Amino acid sequence: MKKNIIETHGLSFSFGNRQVLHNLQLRVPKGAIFGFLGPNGAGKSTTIRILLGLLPVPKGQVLLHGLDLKENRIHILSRTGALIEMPTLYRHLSGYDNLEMHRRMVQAPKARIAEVLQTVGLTQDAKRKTKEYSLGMSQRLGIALALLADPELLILDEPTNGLDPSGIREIRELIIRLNRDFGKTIFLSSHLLSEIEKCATELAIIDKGATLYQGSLQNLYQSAFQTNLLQLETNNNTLAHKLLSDHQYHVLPQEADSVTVQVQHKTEVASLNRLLVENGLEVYRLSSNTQNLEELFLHITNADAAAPATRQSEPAKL
Ligand SMILES: Nc1ncnc2c1ncn2[C@@H]1O[C@H](COP(=O)(O)OP(=O)(O)OP(=O)(O)O)[C@@H](O)[C@H]1O
Repeated sequence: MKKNIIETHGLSFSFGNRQVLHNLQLRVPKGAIFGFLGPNGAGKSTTIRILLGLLPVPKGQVLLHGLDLKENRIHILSRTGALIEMPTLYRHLSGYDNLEMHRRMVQAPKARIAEVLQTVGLTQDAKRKTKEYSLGMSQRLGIALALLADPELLILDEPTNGLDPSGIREIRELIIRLNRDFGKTIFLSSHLLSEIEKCATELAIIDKGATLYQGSLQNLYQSAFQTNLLQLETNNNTLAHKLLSDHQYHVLPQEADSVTVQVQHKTEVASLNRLLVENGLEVYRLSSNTQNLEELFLHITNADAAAPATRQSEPAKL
């Protein structure tokens, strides 16, 4: 079984008498790119601040690297890199000098600066003052700073906030590379659902401080597939409709230029295609309306707005 690099057990948190986290149970497997998704005000930043020891753990338990945060804060933080929204940079200094100042603090070897510059693609711009950097370059330098101590875990809070599409792509590719080539576990919070969808393997969806879904992206899609409608077009749609109905497929009333079938699982797509072909029909199109993560996310957060509950790798009721 995969080890979890982050675990929270019954984590609750209040600002004054306003409770913003309710019994949060996070399980972040080592080696994952873990998407931490939620609408504005869901509690993502609060959770991240707790994980980084910036807010106390008043109720529940937080384990990072298998250790209790309350008792091992310094050790845990030395193995954890973070970028919370905008990096704090000395704007009058170069990228290199910003790294050098931070390197001294974390006592990383000098050679590490060239390595992290290379990793984030800033070698050519290292001597430029950071006030000349674009937002995307600043974010990449922020990630380089977080990487100096070579942490196993990187916690990134909305790293693509405010970036243009090419900046977003650069950060996404960097995240994927850090995970694939350097084995970093990445905990990535975002409200940009399309971003999480493109790089995360596991995710948690939270709203109002409670977990609504947690598990693999694949499981989430699979559950979406359960309500999926498949549209198909053949050289004889009337015959296709009859054949599928006769074979107990759940076919919707016939339309003029296509046939719509409700499928429970992707294996049904293969078998109904075979049935049509074996009966001499030519299949021109088979298209599914699998919801993307954005639709799923809205569905889950809206559906559960009244009564949030934790689901672990279970099909969401869509
Ligand atoms: N310092 C604070 N004092 C009081 N309430 C706070 C404080 N910081 C956050 N909150 C409240 O806690 C809740 C969770 O906020 P949080 O910033 O963790 O959400 P988020 O998911 O990160 O949202 P966003 O995507 O908008 O950054 C919100 O209702 C917010 O208003």
